[in-house]
Amino acid sequence: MSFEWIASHQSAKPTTEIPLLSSADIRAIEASTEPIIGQPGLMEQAGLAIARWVLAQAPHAHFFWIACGNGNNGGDGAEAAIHLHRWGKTVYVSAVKSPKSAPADASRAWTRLVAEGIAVHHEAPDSWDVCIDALLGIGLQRHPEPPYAEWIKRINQAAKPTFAIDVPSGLDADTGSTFEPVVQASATLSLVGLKPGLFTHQGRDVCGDIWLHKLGTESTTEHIRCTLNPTPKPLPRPHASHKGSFGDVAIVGGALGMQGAAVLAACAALHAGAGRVFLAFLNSEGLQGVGIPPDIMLRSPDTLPHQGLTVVAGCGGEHDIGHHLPHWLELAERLVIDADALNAIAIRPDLAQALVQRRADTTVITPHPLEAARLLGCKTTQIQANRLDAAQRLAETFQCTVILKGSGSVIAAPGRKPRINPTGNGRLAIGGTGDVLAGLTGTLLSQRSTAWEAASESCYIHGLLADQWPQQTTLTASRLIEHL
Ligand SMILES: NC(=O)C1=CN([C@@H]2O[C@H](COP(=O)(O)OP(=O)(O)OC[C@H]3O[C@@H](n4cnc5c(N)ncnc54)[C@H](O)[C@@H]3O)[C@@H](O)[C@H]2O)[C@@H](O)CC1
Ligand SMILES: [K+]
Repeated sequence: MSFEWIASHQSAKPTTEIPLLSSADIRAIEASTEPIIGQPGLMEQAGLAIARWVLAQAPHAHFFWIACGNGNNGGDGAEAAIHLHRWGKTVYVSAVKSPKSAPADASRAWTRLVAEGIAVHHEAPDSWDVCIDALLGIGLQRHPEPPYAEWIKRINQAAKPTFAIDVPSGLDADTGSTFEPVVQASATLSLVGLKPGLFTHQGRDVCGDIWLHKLGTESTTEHIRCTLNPTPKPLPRPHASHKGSFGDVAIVGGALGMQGAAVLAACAALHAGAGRVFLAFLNSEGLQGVGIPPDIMLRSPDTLPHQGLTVVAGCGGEHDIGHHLPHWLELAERLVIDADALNAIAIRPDLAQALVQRRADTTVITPHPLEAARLLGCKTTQIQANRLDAAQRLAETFQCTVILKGSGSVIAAPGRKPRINPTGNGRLAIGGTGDVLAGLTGTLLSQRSTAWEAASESCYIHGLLADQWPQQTTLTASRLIEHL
């Protein structure tokens, strides 16, 4: 039996490429796990794991409220209660309905619980030290109904340590969307496998620390929905190298009044270690006061070299970027497309077609959810409702590598299983950080063999900077660059 700590609200542990499993994947694994006669079944193992885990988190707690739903998530709670009771803790077990209406595995758990002499209540206790949330797991289908909703509100109002089994009740395990009200957990123990919804959209805000216990099961490749973006390996910088060895990156953007965005992207490219950085403003009026380091070479968009160039297009580009896009979509060896360049593609089929014609492993698009919605001709809420699907649809529709930004950025490319980035936090939700990501991605794209590697690495590093940011210091885009 082993527990694995995966992430907290503010940081994730360095990871190898950890698989994330959909609810359907989990059910397939459960179904293929042969019961061994005389050995505890998965739910019994889950109960013991949960009880040990909760006790390790709250060793001095005495009174445990175990709030159980009507399905197998509730069965897990019942199994955990048996162990805590045997270890001398006071357990107050609440069941939403009669245990008789539970599915088979959970029914057996309830029978064992009653045989232990543990009472089953149908209401919440007045107070408790610790709550175990066993209300709803991967079977969640809709907004929690009474009494689920009332109990979830009680749990959140009490603000006591709350440990969620599998997922916080109210969180969609596959998408990270929440059905309000949702349990605000101190920590979540994911069983069998980690689920995508824990890491993207609203997942990270409601899970607390994320732990995994596989219960002795193993996932195979066909079970994997996506993976956690792994910690990148540093690229060696050989002694015998020159500025041409580390890529030429050109930022094309900065329309009137928006030059700062292009400067941020150029500085990010520079600090990320590009061999040479060019900055081509779409409009260079009123540049006084915009600090441009002397390391950056200023060019007009028409005088940029072509050969070996990685172009980052869009940062602060407004409508003007649309005039330059046909050229770069056709000629840039490698291309990062951000912000206004994406908006131009969303409204011009000729540009969309030119994007499709490019090789997917030379091109990265970096939309936030609103830009993604414009590209796919839908609403932002539809993008957020299933970020994995949306990122995959963008990759397939435009035949390119995608970074769908937001909490738990999703990296997708045609024919690949997407990755969810585990680094980053709400401090990145300010103006300019997207330009930094675009510039950083440009440099990595100029140095790595594929757009997939560049996009994955870029997301990871960008998020890690925010995770390591000192609590008392304000994070700004320009300060972020200095830490690259
Ligand atoms: N069967 C097994 O062997 C195992 C099951 N496991 C547990 O089982 C869970 C999945 O169990 P289930 O498939 O029974 O699903 P859940 O226990 O998550 O929920 C299903 C029940 O909740 C009801 N429901 C769904 N949404 C609702 C809502 N919004 N308001 C009110 N009621 C709602 C459904 O009608 C159903 O009765 C996992 O999350 C995990 O905790 C794990 O212990 C691993 C082993
Ligand atoms: K739960």
